[in-house]
Amino acid sequence: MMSNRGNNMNRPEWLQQYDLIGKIGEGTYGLVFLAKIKSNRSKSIAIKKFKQSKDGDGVSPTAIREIMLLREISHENVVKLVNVHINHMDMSLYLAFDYAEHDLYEIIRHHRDKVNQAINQYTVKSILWQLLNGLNYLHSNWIMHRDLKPSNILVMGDGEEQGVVKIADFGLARIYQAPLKPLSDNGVVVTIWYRAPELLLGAKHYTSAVDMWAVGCIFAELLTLKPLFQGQEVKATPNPFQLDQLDKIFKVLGHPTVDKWATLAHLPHWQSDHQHIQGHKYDSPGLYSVVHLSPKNPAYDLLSKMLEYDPRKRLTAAQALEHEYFRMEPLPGRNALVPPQPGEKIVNYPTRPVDTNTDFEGTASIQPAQQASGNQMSGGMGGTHLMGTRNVPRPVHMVGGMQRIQQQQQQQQNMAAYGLASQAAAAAAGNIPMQQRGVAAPPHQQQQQQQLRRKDGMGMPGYPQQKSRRF
Ligand SMILES: Nc1ncnc2c1ncn2[C@@H]1O[C@H](COP(=O)(O)OP(=O)(O)OP(=O)(O)O)[C@@H](O)[C@H]1O
Repeated sequence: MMSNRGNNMNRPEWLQQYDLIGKIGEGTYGLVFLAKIKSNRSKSIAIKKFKQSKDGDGVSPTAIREIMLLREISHENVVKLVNVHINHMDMSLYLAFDYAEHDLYEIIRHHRDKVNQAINQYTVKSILWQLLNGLNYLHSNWIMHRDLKPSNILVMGDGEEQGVVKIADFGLARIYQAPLKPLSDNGVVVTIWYRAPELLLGAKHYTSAVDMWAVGCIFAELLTLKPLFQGQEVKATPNPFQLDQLDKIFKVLGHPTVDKWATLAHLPHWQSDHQHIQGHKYDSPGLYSVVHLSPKNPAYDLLSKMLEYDPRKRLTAAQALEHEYFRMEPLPGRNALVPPQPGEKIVNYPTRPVDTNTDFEGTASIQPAQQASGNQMSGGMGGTHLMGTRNVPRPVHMVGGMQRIQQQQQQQQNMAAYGLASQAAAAAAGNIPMQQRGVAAPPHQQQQQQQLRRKDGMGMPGYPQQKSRRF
């Protein structure tokens, strides 16, 4: 174990609450580590360390406001940000999340490369339903993900939450942008395969529909075990025109037209690239032939509505949750990994490999940050200047006042439509600040909730109404 390496006295105080086990991954903006909480060894945490950008600019006030907003987010299908640590010496940032043993990238890879077998229908449907449920919550709270892809859709391993899907990395795009820029020299590829056509065509203003496009791509990948649109990325900064990615999309879905997508004509790359984008005419083989589904299949109907070119016509997460696909057998469930039908084969997915030789770089030389010291899991940052974010002006894509209240009312209606007993729905009713929504139910209520879940055989409240009991 790495926690005893180096001089513990030189370590920042906040780090001493964890046993650092090792590195589990590397993304565009930094490294991800597995750690255990010393006071509760059964609790695993994923600590994301953000590398410093080459300019050495630290965490901006904007980024900090964004992070504080993320700390208020609480939903079963969204990974919980349990703590935030800042090393005040160099303003490097560490975000501690609940740990999930699996992610869709590894699950898909396992089926494709190891067992050579499709993912069973129950698992695909349960993953998709929970993904949409988490996304509906985020969108209802004016948070766009903007970088949804299989590796940041997590699935919980053994334990009470086994098989529960959690969206990770939401909202981080804004933190990265200002001022933690992606590092061009860390060799990590930024995938463009899940990027919506309006973004690829240079839209400056875009909506949560970009996430629904990504969900469509992920749904198709769960069905076929192959990325739907595998374009070659053009590497240049900033925001190069990703022609090959559009080419891959048009080859499957056909050429978009102004008839079907009115605002297409205003998009920068549509206007500027006559030869390749407007000029080239694509024949569409039909999405159904690529995903091997009959056009009459409800799964196909749902998928094609998520992959609608015009973002205004694309299905929203709330609409998708209501789709017929989720009302047909097999019904989606809370434990996506274990089909409730007896006799169904259960796939044992491998646990994450942990590189126990990699420590937080430079951590040993970090001085304890006064404000950050003594952090508790519930207390968070400790830096007084970071608190009280409810009064902070909302970032551009987050609205305030009446619009927000209307949105919350809408959200409440949507959630009620699914019988969602989520904290968010309850909070929306009384316009309770999100921080309070995150407070877990008292133990006796939790017990009652668990009993209820066991009784209905399905798991969490909020899952589609059971027509037939599973057991
Ligand atoms: N809370 C978590 N629990 C367990 N593993 C996680 C957690 N969050 C992220 N990971 C894993 O760590 C790895 C790196 O994640 P990270 O989000 O940094 O990069 P990425 O999603 O692969 O790429 P990018 O940074 O470009 O989005 C991935 O395999 C991801 O599944």
